[in-house]
Amino acid sequence: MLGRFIVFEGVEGGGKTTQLERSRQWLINSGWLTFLQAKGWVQQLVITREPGGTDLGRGLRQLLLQSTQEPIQDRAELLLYAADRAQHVEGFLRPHLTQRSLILCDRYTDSTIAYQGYGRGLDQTLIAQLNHIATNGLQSDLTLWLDLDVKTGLTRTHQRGKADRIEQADFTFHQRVQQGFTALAEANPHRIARINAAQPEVAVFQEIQVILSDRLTEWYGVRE
Ligand SMILES: Nc1ncnc2c1ncn2[C@@H]1O[C@H](COP(=O)(O)OP(=O)(O)O)[C@@H](O)[C@H]1O
Ligand SMILES: Cc1cn([C@H]2C[C@H](O)[C@@H](COP(=O)(O)OP(=O)(O)O)O2)c(=O)[nH]c1=O
Repeated sequence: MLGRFIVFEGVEGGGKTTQLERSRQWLINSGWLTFLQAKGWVQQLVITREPGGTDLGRGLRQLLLQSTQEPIQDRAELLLYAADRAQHVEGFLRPHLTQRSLILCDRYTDSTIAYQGYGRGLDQTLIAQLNHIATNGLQSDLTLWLDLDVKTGLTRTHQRGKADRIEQADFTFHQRVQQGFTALAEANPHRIARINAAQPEVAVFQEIQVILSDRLTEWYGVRE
C-alpha cells in the first residue's frame, strides 16, 4: 500500500475530533506535508471518519446514532457498522492509499472490537470475521488511542450537547468499551500508541506530535 493510514480511537469525549484537526494543521504548518509532497511520497492529506466517510455511510451514521423507539438489535448494529466500513474501505480508503494519500481517520476496526465486542458482548470471533470481510485485510499503520476515563469523557460530551444513541448507553457499557481499548493497546503495542487524554488540549497534542514525528521518520526517513 502506497499511502499511510492513521486512526484516532477512544471512548466518547476523548478528544479525537479536536486532536485530529490539530494533527492536520501541524502536518501542514510543520513542513512535513510539503516535504513529503516534494519527494512525491505523499499526494495529499485527507480526513475521514467512521461511521460516515462516504455518502452511504452518512446515511448509516444517522441511522446508527439517532435515538429510536424500536431498539436496534446488537447484531443489526454490528452489521450496519460493517456495511459503513466496507463502503469506506473500497470506495474511499483504498483508492486514496493507492494514490499515496496520508489519511487521518476518526475511528476504525478497534471501535467495533471495543463497542460491539466488549460493550455489547458480541462474540469476538464473529467480529474479527466481519472486520476482515469489511476491510479485506486493510489495517491502520498507526492508531492513536486517546485514553481517558469514561466519566470525564462523558462529562465533556454532555457539555457539548444532546447525547446520541450510543452515548446514552449506560455507564457500565462505556466502562467495558474502555476495557476493550485497554486490552487492544496491550496486545498491539506498536500499531496502537497510548496518549494520556486527561491533560489539557495542548499537552495532549504535544504527545501526539512526538509520536507522529517518530513514525513519519520511521516510514519516510529523516526530514531534510
Ligand atoms: N484535552 C481536553 N480537555 C478538556 N476538554 C477537551 C479536551 N479535548 C477536547 N475537549 C472538549 O471535549 C469535547 C469532546 O471533544 P471531541 O474532540 O469532540 O471528542 P471526541 O471526538 O473524542 O468525541 C469538546 O467539547 C472539546 O472541546
Ligand atoms: C466505528 C464505530 C463507531 N461506533 C460508535 C462509537 C461512537 O459512539 C459512534 C460514532 O461517534 P463518533 O464518530 O465518535 O462521534 P463524535 O465524534 O460526534 O462523538 O459510533 C461503534 O459503536 N462501532 C464502530 O465500529
